[in-house]
Amino acid sequence: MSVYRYHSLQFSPAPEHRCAAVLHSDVILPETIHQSSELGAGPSGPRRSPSPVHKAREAYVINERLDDKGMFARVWIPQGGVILAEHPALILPRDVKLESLAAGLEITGPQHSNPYDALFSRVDHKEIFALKDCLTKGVGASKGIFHTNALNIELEARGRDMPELQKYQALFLVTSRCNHRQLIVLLSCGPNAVWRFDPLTFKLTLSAVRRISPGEEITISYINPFLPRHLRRAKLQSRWNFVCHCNHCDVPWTIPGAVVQSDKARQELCTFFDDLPDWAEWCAGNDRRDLIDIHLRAMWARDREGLQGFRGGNGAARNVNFKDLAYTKHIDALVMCYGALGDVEGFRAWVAKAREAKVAGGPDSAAHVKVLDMWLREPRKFHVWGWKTQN
Ligand SMILES: C[S@@+](CC[C@H](N)C(=O)[O-])C[C@H]1O[C@@H](n2cnc3c(N)ncnc32)[C@H](O)[C@@H]1O
Repeated sequence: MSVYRYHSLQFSPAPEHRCAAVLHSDVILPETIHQSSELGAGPSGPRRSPSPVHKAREAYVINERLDDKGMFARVWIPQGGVILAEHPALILPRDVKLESLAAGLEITGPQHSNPYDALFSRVDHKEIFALKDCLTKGVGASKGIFHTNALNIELEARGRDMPELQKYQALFLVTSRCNHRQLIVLLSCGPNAVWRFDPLTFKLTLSAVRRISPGEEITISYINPFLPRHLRRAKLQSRWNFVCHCNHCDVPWTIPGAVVQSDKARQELCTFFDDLPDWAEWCAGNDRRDLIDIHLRAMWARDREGLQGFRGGNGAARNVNFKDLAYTKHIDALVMCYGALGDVEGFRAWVAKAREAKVAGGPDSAAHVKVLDMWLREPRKFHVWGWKTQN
């Protein structure tokens, strides 16, 4: 177990963004993780141009929800809009008991009877001890807090030929306040937000997968939402101690077959992008399935199941390193299809939707938006314009 070591990451320039981590020795870490403008040092920090996370800082508020805390929207958040971006406060290897590593950890400073306390004490965030602990049904015990709130992430490690991914769990102080289900509208095994972690910037981004209205609770899925209902419920109950009563789980028994139908739809969506007809084959006329109809049906199914954010396939629920949300993949595919058909009206309609999604995603997409604007003005400049009609 000596391969594990204690790592303290010092974020720059804001020292309050410290992160304690127990990492495999081959994990590739940036020496210093610079604050991006989105996570800047606040009002006294360097002047920045407005960023989506400036808006996002006002986009949510953490409020009590009965005796639980939850994250609520303060403003309209567009589909694809960034709600927040944050660095982790604590990272531990997944599937390994921290207690069994304690002897190998080089933890300096005051001694603690359990390694979770030792790591928590290095984080320097008061908020960490105020997080929910569902193991002891309260607040304050470090192991329970980690168990309740940690999210699964992957970090790159040096492999023989190329970087491999190592599995970790990470604690994020703000995103931890997201519940699995809204109190009033009862949506959640179809959540309205999805998070992704980028190991290169060491940053989690929380984005809206549907338009979120002011006052609406912002929810994320705690489990793989493609699982059938009985497994989703069992996992939520065993790890987080609650029974999910969301509208996708509490389907009235008066609707025969509804659960079977929902489970089947989720299973199909999970493998959707793996089983898709090849676009070039479709263009060449070798695959006669209607690619446009296939995407439209999947989008309807996603809306029905509330799975607009999850791509499925390898890494189904994690969305860990996926840059695009599922619904934007469909939109991009429909742009390609209508462009290949040389259908000006259909093409412009889907390019406009793609543009909306990119704009909502923030200024990183500025170059992409420029290209989309050009296609809106001059569809024939699309690189594969009319390809299908030539076959
Ligand atoms: C990551 S925390 C979420 C924030 C938490 N409500 C708080 O006060 O900090 C996870 C805990 O929130 C509660 N929770 C989240 N979603 C829930 C739901 N759909 N039904 C009941 N409890 C839920 C459970 O106690 C769960 O263990």
